[in-house]
Amino acid sequence: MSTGLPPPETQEACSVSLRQLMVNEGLIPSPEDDEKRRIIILILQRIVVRWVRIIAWKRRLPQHHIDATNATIIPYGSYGLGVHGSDSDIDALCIGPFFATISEDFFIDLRDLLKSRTEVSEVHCVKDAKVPLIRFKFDGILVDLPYAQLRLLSIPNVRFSTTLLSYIVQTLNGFLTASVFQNVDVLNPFFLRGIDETSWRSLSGVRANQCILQIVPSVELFQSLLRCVKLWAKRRGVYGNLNGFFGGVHMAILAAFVCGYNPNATLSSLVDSFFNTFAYWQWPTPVVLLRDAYAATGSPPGFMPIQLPCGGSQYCNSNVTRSTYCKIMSEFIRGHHLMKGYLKPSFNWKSLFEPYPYATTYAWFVKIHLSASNQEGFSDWVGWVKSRFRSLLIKIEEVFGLCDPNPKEYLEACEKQPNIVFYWGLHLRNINVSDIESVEKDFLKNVNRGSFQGAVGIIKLSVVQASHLPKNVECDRSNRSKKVTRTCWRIREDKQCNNTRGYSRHLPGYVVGCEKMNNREAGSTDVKC
Ligand SMILES: Nc1ncnc2c1ncn2[C@@H]1O[C@H](COP(=O)(O)OP(=O)(O)OP(=O)(O)O)[C@@H](O)[C@H]1O
Ligand SMILES: [Mg+2]
Ligand SMILES: [Mg+2]
Repeated sequence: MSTGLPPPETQEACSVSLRQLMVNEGLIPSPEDDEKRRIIILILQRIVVRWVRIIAWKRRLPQHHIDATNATIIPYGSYGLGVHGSDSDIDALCIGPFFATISEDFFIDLRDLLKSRTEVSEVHCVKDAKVPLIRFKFDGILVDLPYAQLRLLSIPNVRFSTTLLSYIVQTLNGFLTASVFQNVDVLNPFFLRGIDETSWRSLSGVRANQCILQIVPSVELFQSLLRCVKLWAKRRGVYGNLNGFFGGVHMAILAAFVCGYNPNATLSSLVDSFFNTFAYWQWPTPVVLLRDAYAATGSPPGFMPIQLPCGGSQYCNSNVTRSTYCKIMSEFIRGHHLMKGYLKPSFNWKSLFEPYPYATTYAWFVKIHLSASNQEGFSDWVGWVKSRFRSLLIKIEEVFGLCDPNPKEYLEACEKQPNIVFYWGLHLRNINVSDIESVEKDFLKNVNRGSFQGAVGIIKLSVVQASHLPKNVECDRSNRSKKVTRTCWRIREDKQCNNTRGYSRHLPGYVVGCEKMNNREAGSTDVKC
């Protein structure tokens, strides 16, 4: 009797060709790259141990406490999940003892220690973010280093595991209970009692990773699925939290959700399930990995709420707006339609990952031109401006209707001064070009309102036709200034291009409010918004 399911060998063959595509696209980092990252973590581990011993000495702790004290580094983010690409940053949480404070010891002493290393460059303290961190480049790889302070004296090395084999909690100033534990998890709630709010938030990324890896039936399949859907999101222009799309953490939770419900699936059927699940998802019903945690939460925030699986009732920060909701949904539905034919011999995975055709989709674009007289501090300022993109997007929606904030950044190569240009697609065919003036005024007001303290550049908004789009959508290295910005997501399309990722210096704010959308017609690739 037929089960209605395709034979497993067909699924397998399909998965093999998808894996081949992943290799061809360079999604799997080379062993050299992996080794480099491993060594960076080990060196960081040594640096933070040295740092806390210096601090203990400065605080005049007894010698045996100085000898016993410790700090550790736990990788998280895409690197912690084992899904990083060669252009990914390293997200690494520094966990330190009770006497090493974030304001003074972490942001001053540890920063100076990092700065003194020859491998380290471009050190920035991001203090005003929800998860404050030190951001720097180590041997050319970007590192995000937040800090969590536990009420412990000694936090042994955990390297690539969050499970500790042993560690020591010692009595000090009557603050802690003397005991020796075996096989303890540093994320055990017992040890997290009494920690401050910032440390708790900083730990949430590590806890989320730990939870995801425990939930998924096969870590390998989860990793492959996540790599695939991240490539899809980047190619289709729906990756990047600052522009109102999904970030790595959102994609990881969606992928883990699909894996959890399909324990015996192959990679190709997981991709199919991914699109099938989210093309029909009744947002704003939240995506929740841990049911118990969901039961405890209030009404979920935003258009596409995704709960962080880290205990409590935290949601991922999201900048999704009405426009980006529509774009993401239409891409889910497109993916779902394409995947209907994935077992046919004519199916080619490349169609799923086809770059989004901005120039032929939209007649008009808002051009956002950012420039400064010199490179010094330019990337920081661009990061600041980008952290305000959500407000710009909402204003554009008000004035011009739906907008597609293409996360790609372009370069005006003929200009001498450092610059970055964005082209955001407008849905309207007939527009009043001069309406952009009120949008620009509003945006400038918003950007100037904040607490940015560095050198500011120039923002110019205009509306241009598709024919004005740069022919070569990616950066031309020969024309680029040497110091590239670290302020945005750069989507790799041109293999000739050096894959430099940029980031915002400031984490975006939460979505304010929640607007219910019309139910979409799943049979159509157009979303009615
Ligand atoms: N919007 C957010 N809401 C909640 N946590 C976030 C958010 N953005 C980032 N984080 C936390 O920081 C970690 C690292 O984020 P990052 O932006 O580097 O993405 P990533 O998942 O590592 O993907 P990528 O490979 O693109 O770097 C995430 O895994 C998550 O724990
Ligand atoms: Mg990362
Ligand atoms: Mg990061």
